[in-house]
Amino acid sequence: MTGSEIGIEQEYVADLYARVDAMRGVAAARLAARRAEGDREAVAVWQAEVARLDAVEEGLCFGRLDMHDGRRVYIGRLGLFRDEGDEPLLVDWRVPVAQVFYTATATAPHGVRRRRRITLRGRTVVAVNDELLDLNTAGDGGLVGEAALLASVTADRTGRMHDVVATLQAEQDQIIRYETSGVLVVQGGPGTGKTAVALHRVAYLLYTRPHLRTRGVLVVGPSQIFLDYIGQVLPGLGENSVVTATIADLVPGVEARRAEPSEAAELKGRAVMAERLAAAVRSRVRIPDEPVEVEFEQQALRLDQRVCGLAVQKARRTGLPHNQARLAFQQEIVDVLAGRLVEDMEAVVLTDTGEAIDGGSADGSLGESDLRALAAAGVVLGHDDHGGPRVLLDETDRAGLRDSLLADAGVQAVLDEVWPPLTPEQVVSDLLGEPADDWSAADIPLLDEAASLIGQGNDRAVFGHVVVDEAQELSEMDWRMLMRRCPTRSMTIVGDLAQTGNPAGTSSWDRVLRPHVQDRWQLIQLTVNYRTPAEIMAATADLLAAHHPTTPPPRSVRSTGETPWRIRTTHADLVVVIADLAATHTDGQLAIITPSVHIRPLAAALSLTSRPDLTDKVVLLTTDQVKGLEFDSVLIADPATILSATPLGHNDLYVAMTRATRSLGIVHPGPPPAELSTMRELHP
Ligand SMILES: Nc1ncnc2c1ncn2[C@@H]1O[C@H](COP(=O)(O)OP(=O)(O)OP(=O)(O)O)[C@@H](O)[C@H]1O
Repeated sequence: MTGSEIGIEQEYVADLYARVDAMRGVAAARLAARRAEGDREAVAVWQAEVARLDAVEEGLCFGRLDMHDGRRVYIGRLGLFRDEGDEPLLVDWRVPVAQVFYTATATAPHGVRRRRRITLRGRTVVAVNDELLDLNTAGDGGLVGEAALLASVTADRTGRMHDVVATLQAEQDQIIRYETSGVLVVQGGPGTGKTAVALHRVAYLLYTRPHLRTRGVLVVGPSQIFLDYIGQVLPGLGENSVVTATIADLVPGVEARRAEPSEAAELKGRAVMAERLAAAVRSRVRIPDEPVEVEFEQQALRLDQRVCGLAVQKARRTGLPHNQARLAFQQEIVDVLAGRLVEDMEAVVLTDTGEAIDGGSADGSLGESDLRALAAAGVVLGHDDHGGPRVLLDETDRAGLRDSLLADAGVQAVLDEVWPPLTPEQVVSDLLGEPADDWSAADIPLLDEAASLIGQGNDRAVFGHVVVDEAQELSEMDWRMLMRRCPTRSMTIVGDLAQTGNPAGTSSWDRVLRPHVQDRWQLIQLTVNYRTPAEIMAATADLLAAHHPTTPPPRSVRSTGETPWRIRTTHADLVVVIADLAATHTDGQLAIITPSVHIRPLAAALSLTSRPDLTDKVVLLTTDQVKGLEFDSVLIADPATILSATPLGHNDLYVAMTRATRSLGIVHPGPPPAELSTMRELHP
């Protein structure tokens, strides 16, 4: 590319930055003014605008389309216009016009003559690369802008994912812009860009469906480490309003600290637990076997089973959750009790000072002297059936009576015996026979289910769109909880059924989704692996064939010429061998992936803390923690234990083996697992 082309683009790009700077100046001034006025709503708006403008600084403009009709369209991170006009200087990548930047090919050019990629370092144009679509042949493997793509996927990893808006591929772009109001499932092998696609789709949806900004978007990921890893992608795309959470974070105030044995986790994850919880809550309502005496203001009231049963039935018919229906039940009973008291009272009249006025007959009729006393006491009089005077308690009096009954500790105790108030913790702990203060991740959806049965947590946030990453890990109970957070069932779900590690996770999208959305879900597959070189994928072939014989491996976009290797050692030497390999490692960032039994000794040998920092040169992680992450190089310690640790250990090993962008080594104490035996063995 000629220097003059770079010069031309430099001039154009400088103009774009000048415009953004001017917009920043305006936004900062408005923000300061609104702050001074104390207008909090407007402050939030302008803060978001300042953040949006800051986010576009890096790589503001990354492409140009020269169309056959002579138009020239610059593509970038936001739309910019010339002063006083609507002629676009820069087109936001999310608008329809920009789509052809990602999808045009020589065989389907969509009016594009030339696609230019502009590479910036800071505000300086360092390269421009052109593709002439009318001269190109289609034999490019389907990749768009291959050079820029390869530069991006081979660059050193930093422990933080970055956006790939400049190099999105056509199959990814199709998913990002996919129009559906239901559930979109993206299934794809390791490194196919599922996370990247999901996050860019969020940015796209927020741009094209502005109502989602107020209704909220939730991104669910498998671990806090993963959420940290992806944490910069959406802000980099100018989106700061998205909520990210792990499944366990969805129940506020409860921390999942306890590790759960896989068999128990599997059982707790089954949908049948919802029925068991519902039955447990239902069974807490107990109609007494015989009439119960209730004492109120020194009067003995009788609560018989029939009255109780009718009140329970009526309360259940409200369809309200347990604790709310309990109030309906109480109201019913108190109405009956109050009715009886009224009957009694009409026979014995009280003054407002609480003294009984004598002389009232059993049918409530009164003598002359009583009437005078009552009038003095301010009691309202009506007439009985024969026209005689009679004491009537008006509605206020009756309501007061019902309130007094409800507030009475003795009455409450009797009512609570029948229909007790419940907490989710109590229900789950009673059902499981486990303590109510030490929860595991598998308990969280049970607590949430119990809360919804009881009627607690109705104030929990719900979202207009929910994205689930590593969605294969969610149990049936997790799905129930998530669906409660997304009443519209507008979702983007990405995952890989060959990577399921959670024994309660899924091996079928249909099985987990159908109960919630019937057939309102669509599946799109991703097939190209942008992360893992062909050599590493070849090393996983036996493992994949043994456990997922019908799953085709994704096709790697590149090969490195570097063959993965394995080293045999002993159990006693494992830590030392790994530590030596880590000490001599020079090829970028290294992740050591190990079963949790080796974490402590390895952390000690490598002088690492137990909480991994993904930006370290060497990172030590368990198979659980490594989901969704990637590194330049990966060293796996003790694959046999990974395979045997859980029923889905083979999937965990597959995940571990597919994390590297460059090199993979495996250290196995004793003979290698059969699935790895054909890997090249090193004899150091
Ligand atoms: N179009 C693209 N341009 C540049 N890099 C890309 C592109 N698509 C994906 N990548 C990169 O490939 C890597 C793998 O992507 P990502 O993590 O989204 O894959 P994944 O399918 O979620 O993987 P896994 O299931 O193994 O966790 C990331 O570094 C991502 O940035």
